[in-house]
Amino acid sequence: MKFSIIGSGYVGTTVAACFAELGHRVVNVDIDDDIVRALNEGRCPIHEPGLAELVERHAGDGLRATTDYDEILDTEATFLALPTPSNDDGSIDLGAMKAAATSLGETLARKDGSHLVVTKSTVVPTTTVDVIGPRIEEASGKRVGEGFDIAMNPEFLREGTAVDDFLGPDKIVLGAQTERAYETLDEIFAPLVDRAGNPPVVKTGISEAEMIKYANNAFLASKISLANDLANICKEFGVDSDEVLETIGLDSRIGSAFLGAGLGWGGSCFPKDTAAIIAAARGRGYEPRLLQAAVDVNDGQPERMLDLLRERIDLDGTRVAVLGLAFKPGTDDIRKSRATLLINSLIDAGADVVGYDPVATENMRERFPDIEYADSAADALAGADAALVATDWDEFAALDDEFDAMRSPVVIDGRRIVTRRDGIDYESLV
Ligand SMILES: NC(=O)c1ccc[n+]([C@@H]2O[C@H](COP(=O)([O-])OP(=O)(O)OC[C@H]3O[C@@H](n4cnc5c(N)ncnc54)[C@H](O)[C@@H]3O)[C@@H](O)[C@H]2O)c1
Ligand SMILES: O=c1ccn([C@@H]2O[C@H](COP(=O)(O)OP(=O)(O)O[C@H]3O[C@H](CO)[C@@H](O)[C@H](O)[C@H]3O)[C@@H](O)[C@H]2O)c(=O)[nH]1
Repeated sequence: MKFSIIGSGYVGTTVAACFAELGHRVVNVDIDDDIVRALNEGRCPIHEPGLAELVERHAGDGLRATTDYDEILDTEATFLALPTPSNDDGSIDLGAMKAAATSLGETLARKDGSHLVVTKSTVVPTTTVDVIGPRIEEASGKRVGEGFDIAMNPEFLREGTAVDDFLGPDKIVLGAQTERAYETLDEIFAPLVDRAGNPPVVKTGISEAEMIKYANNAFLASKISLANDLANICKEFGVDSDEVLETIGLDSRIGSAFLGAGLGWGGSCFPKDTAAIIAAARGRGYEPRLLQAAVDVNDGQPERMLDLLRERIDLDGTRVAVLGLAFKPGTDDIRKSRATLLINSLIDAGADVVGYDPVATENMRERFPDIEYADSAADALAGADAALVATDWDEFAALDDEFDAMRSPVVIDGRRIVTRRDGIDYESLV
């Protein structure tokens, strides 16, 4: 089938390239000329393992990109994969979604025959029905359920493993309100269901699909925060939190995934999505106390790490190496990374910061142009008074003699990745 995707970032590009791989013809619509040019030249605009190969293979054939909304006219369906960032109060900012819905509506006004509009972005419950549908109705002069249908298909891929996650999903969630919409979605997803070995396909309502995405992320973020809360208690008693968490993970009702304790969760999704659903719940008069506590525990972890450092050294004028700048290993994305919080506090305290990351240095340099950046962990450690390990890159586990070059070998490990050795003043955050 030929369909379009508005927004060609992490999600839009991954989904488009994967659907092209599955045999569909996909048109990516984006307002960013550079992204469109890159895709049409077969270059991948983002760093994501396996994606560049797919983009190169399908560009100009199954995968096309454009800034022209008119190219949507000869497609049967359109996914909205636009950013849904936070407003200052944490609530969801639907600006890009609304702008795209209006542009799409103006385009659909000129289309003969029906069209399916699928929200792929993470949006709070009722957004597709109450905001997206009416905007398209207004701009197109057509009615939902008549001239076009609406649907919601949340995305669960993770950055760093986006292609594998998309092509091998645990579940596919299809929210719709007409048979016609479900039929089109079935046709789009059939090759994926086939390739992925028939994962559960959950057919549900549109607002349920929207809420499933938040519930999924809220549960995972809270699971990590509970692991951190328990690990903090373990530390007070001198108990090994790894042993405790690994063992409770053996209970099949708990499971071992997302019990990794340490500095907590960052990235472009968990922080903004927990904030958005908390704000939305408050807007309806419900106070989500457990979810707020998960956020509070997460916010407290970087400060606990800095307290451990302050117990050992005076930060003013001290050279501190921050190892790991990305929000997690395997990506160059620094959005809401724990390292950004640490660096902010270190700068405020008068420390000289030297950062190192295998791939995220250039992104961090844009955020903090005035700190120093090293080309290797060894260079960052040389002459440092202390080191903070913020991301669990594998290469940090192999560090050994490199610590000997530190001026004073204070190492606070936020991810339990560094191997303890003689000669360093090592402390794990949890
Ligand atoms: N990044 C992830 O891992 C992930 C995973 C699951 C769900 N999500 C959700 O998917 C959505 C998209 O996230 P993302 O990370 O891909 O965002 P992104 O910022 O990487 O990409 C968004 C793209 O939309 C384009 N855009 C903005 N306004 C536009 C308009 N009016 N018309 C056309 N294009 C426009 C931007 O130029 C950009 O290329 C968000 O709701 C996010 O919460 C993200
Ligand atoms: O045991 C763990 C696992 C993760 N993290 C941290 O949690 C954050 C998020 O990690 P991860 O979930 O792997 O990355 P994302 O790419 O942000 O993916 C999440 O957010 C996406 C956007 O909504 C969803 O699609 C995914 O399903 C969901 O896992 C990172 O800072 C990790 O360091 C931990 O601290 N401990």
